[in-house]
Amino acid sequence: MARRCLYLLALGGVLLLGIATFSRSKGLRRSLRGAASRIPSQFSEEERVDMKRRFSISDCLTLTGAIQIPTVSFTSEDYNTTALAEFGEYIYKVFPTVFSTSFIQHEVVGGYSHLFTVQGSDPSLQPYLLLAHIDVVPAPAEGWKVPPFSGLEHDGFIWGRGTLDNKNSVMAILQALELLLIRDYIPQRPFFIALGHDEEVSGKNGARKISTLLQARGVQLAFVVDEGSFILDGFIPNVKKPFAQIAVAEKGSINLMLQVNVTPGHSSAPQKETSIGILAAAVSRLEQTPLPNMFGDGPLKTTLELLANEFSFPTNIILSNLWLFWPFVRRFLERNHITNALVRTTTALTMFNAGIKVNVIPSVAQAVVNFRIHPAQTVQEVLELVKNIVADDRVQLHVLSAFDPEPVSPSDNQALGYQLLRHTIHSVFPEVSIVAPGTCIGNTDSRHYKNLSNGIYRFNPFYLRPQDFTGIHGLNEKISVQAYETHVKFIFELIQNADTVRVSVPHVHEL
Ligand SMILES: CCCCCCCC/C=C\CCCCCCCC(=O)N[C@@H](CCSC)C(=O)O
Ligand SMILES: [Zn+2]
Ligand SMILES: [Zn+2]
Repeated sequence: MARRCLYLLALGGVLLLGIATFSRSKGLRRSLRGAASRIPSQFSEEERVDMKRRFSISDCLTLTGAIQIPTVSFTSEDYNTTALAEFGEYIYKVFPTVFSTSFIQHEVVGGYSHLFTVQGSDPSLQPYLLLAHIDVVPAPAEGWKVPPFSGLEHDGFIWGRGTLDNKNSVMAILQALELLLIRDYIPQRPFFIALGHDEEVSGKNGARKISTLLQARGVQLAFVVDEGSFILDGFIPNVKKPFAQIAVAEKGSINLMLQVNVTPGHSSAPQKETSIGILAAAVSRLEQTPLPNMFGDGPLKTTLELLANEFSFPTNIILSNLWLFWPFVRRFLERNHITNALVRTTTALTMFNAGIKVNVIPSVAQAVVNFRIHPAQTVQEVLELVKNIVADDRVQLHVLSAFDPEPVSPSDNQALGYQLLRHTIHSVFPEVSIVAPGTCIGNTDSRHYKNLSNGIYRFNPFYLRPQDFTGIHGLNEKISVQAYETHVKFIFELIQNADTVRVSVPHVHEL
């Protein structure tokens, strides 16, 4: 009741104040109604300890925290449903205000995914969507310095599977909203929070179902924010300081099975070629024949031009004059495996199976190749190229799954989602002077939402160094306590900025 009164009071205040504006930066303006009620992103010592515990080790008696719940996805049919259900109960327990606020609806979708609808006091504003996923990739304990589901804190870091991908986002979004609600903040712009439970194995039961549900409700989103890029530190040799990359594009993907069948027989008198030999030669040809370097198409060129002045001589001159030096840059980028992933469709041999006994020529040999498709290519174009490289009719090609790259989202002055992220990055990370559009080399749940918005942005608000990247899906994944707190602060600011920052669109009154 008290919350409802507050809501009405705030609504009245908003109507009285009207939409007074002042210029912030090119393309942005801020309404005074929001500026008046801004809540500073400062958290007490107790709140900081609490937010860390909820994320890692909730309390010493039950020894449960978000990282400790093993929400592992193995395949799109096999994931830890017990842990996913436990996670649902866990967030209900640790974010009581989010779950009890009258203007927030919570629904479970696809069994284990969660959709929160935050109504907002101004329904004329177009809603947005914050995305994250609950599931994690498997983490066998071998090679880890601490058990991967321990959530242990050591030397200022919280360790465990999901600390970077992507329970940090799940918990930071809910934590920021909880703290805003405790401070009686009432969002003006409606928004959704969607927490998928099967992102690591396709998103077909989580994100896709939520998207279908929102579409059936007639929802159109101003923008979507998901995981997928970072403040990059040290990925490009010689770049002087970290820069924030908002991924406005996402590569496509093909999982292609290659299969060779021959008549089985006794290994003492083999034919000249076996199923294994034929298949091995085919996959080797694929690995040895990289698909074309597409530098120049896609957002990478813009990123490099924006970064040009961050390099010392002569790289700064080279990047400022790509019209002249692009053949050199194009070759330079393919030398490193991460920048190589930005300039071409990559070819990764991920599975190889053949043979049943040491003295039997196997009748069948199978391999799976995972291609990540450059934004300027399509599934069909890649398959055509692959057929020509394999060039052997004995090798059958079976597409297991495939999707084209995602459309490139706008990053101009009128792109609300991009500008909001840029603005929030500058305020939370004042030391980061460059924000540039880029490409996500992995795949995210956001691809299931392209029917609802053309502004899809992938950005995690923390620094990522190449050594941190090895922890994502790898060993010893960890996040610093300070980075997690900053993540919460970022979402706390972003939600408020979505209420106050507007982009100026000529002849359009509201976004
Ligand atoms: C000039 C700029 C340099 C850019 C360097 C790029 C560094 C990128 C670093 C990390 C990218 C990580 C991407 C994280 C998101 C990936 C999420 C994920 O793992 N998804 C799964 C989904 C499987 S379901 C099809 C995946 O396999 O992609
Ligand atoms: Zn992820
Ligand atoms: Zn992942």
